[in-house]
Amino acid sequence: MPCDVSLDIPDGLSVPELEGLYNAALRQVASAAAAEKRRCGERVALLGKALRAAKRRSERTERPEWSTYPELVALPRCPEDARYVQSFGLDDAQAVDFFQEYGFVVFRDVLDAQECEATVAEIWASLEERTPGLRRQDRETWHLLSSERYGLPEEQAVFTPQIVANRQNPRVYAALDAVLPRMHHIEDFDSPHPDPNSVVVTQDRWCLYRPGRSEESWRTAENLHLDVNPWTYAGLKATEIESLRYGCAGFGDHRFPLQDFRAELTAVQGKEGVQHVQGVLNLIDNLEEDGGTRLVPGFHHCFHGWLEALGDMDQNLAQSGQQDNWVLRRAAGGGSFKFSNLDPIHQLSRRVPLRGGSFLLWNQLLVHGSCANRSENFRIAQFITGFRAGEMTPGRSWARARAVRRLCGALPRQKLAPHVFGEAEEADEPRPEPERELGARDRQSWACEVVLQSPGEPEAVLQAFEDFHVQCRPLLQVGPVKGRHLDAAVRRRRPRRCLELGSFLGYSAVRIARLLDDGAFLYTIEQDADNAARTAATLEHAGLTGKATALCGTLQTLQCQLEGPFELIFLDHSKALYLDEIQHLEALGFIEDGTTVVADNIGGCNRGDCRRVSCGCAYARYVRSSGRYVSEFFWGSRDGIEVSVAQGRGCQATRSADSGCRSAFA
Ligand SMILES: C[S@@+](CC[C@H](N)C(=O)[O-])C[C@H]1O[C@@H](n2cnc3c(N)ncnc32)[C@H](O)[C@@H]1O
Repeated sequence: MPCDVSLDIPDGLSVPELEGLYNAALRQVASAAAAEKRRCGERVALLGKALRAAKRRSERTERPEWSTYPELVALPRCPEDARYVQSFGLDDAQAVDFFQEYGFVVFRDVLDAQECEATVAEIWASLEERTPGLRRQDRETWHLLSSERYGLPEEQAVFTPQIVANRQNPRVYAALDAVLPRMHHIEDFDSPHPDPNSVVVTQDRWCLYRPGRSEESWRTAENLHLDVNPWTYAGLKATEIESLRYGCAGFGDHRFPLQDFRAELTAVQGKEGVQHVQGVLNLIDNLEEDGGTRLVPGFHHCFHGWLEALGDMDQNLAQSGQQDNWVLRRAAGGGSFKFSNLDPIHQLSRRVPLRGGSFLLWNQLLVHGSCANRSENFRIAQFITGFRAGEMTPGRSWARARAVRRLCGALPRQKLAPHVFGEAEEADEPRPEPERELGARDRQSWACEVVLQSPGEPEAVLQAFEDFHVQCRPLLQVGPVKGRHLDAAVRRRRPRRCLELGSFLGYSAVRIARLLDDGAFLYTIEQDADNAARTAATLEHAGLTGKATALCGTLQTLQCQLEGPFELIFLDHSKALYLDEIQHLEALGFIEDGTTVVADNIGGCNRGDCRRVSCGCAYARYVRSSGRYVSEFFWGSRDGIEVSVAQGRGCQATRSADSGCRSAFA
């Protein structure tokens, strides 16, 4: 039968019509002649995209909270240059009125040209240091940067000289001082900061977006969110912000110092007369198309009505449909609230173009997020915000000041340092903990202890694993970058039966199981008995025992207990085994037409012509060229992930399985 290779997908097709075309196209890829395979594959991809969009459209229904959203407003522009949003001088009294009305304000000329340049140079220097081969002046090397993590560095806070100097800059201080209401009636003020109204600045990061006009893959993701748990902010849930101590109190303590600097932003609670703000110190001119901050002006006026319409936090804990918004709970009672890409609030958001050296501040109750860069310019900025010292209890403020002193090391302290960082006495320095040498096994136990202290829900468990990997010790898990491709494969296939080889501590098992429909399940197999037990504990903590079971052994020892075929299989145990294992899975009948096989750690040897088994290249060659799979490869940071969909009869066994026991289960 001749192949339908048209790449024109008609508009307006229904979900069942698109499903029919998609399945037919998948079948055609397997039977297509070599010359047509590529075009058939493109047709599959286009139909898949159209099908996902049609499904999203069919899921849309009206939500009560939509009626609480603010009116759409146009933002006042700068009279001298309408490409920028209106900005204010530091002593302009109208700035605060603007801030009250719109929920944000831009102060101009907060950093001078030299300070901006020095900060940008420092950011590039630290990127060059951590990215072998990267050169700021050489566009050909910019592909080495990643657009994951919104152009942010991996660590949760940065302490380099100019970044730290900006935190003590008198003009940064004045801008924060202008918008933060002053505190009154603080009795018995016991603090390393001189005054309850000292502005304490946050220790945060920077971001760099690459020019994305012609390089779509350089564009960062787009989103809208709130950096608070709305129920905690409104006092409906408790905050533990005053328990933060900004330091590893000891082995097994999950409080990493840098994580607490993040928690102090997201675990705030509204109080009479206190306003919480967030800020972006913009380092180079940032026009509409350059990407960066967008805000929903006026949302702070609607926050409480919106929250009431949302109902209880428990009904907003997970994103079960594409249209759902949801709260991600984080440490100390804090969290963030995520808006789905289908929420009409996106139409109310506005980009805030601003000049280099300007400081954008917004009320933390303003829904905000980021737009991708679609221009030929970079976007580079530092995140700084602040709060009044009188907000902290003595325990938190003394611990915080000590931690900041430790983290800033010998960097110069300027005149405002006592106000913005506090003046902890040397004698108060806690004695440094002796660094304990951790073997791989200790590291795994430690990671699990930490993860089991996170809120017991899948997203928080994943976050805890990721934080541990970045802030404490590296872990052998698929991670968030490649994990997103694994998620996409699960969402696309909607499998009923899944199998994973190589559970480690359960990170990827949680990733897969959290996306499974009711009645679907995952078997995750791990040869190491301790790791298998840890995976079981992780799954239990994440509330996923109804969807996933951890088994100890290997495919060969456990195949008699498994009932295939599987619709999704994740290979993440040993690259050298992948080729043998996929052929064994085929022989067992565990792979059928449409089974998605995902394999991690492919391509790390970086040799296009490699055929070796040991680095997974022989496996990659097999799924790409045997004709049994339609296969796609995605890069992570060091290596990549291969997603292969089995095609028609071609995927069935060419050799017979040696189990001898499977017939009892088939
Ligand atoms: C890279 S880690 C798995 C990471 C995990 N999938 C994640 O992303 O969180 C590899 C794991 O496979 C296990 N392993 C190695 N060979 C195996 C085999 N033949 N069968 C099952 N597990 C195996 C190792 O003990 C190790 O825990």
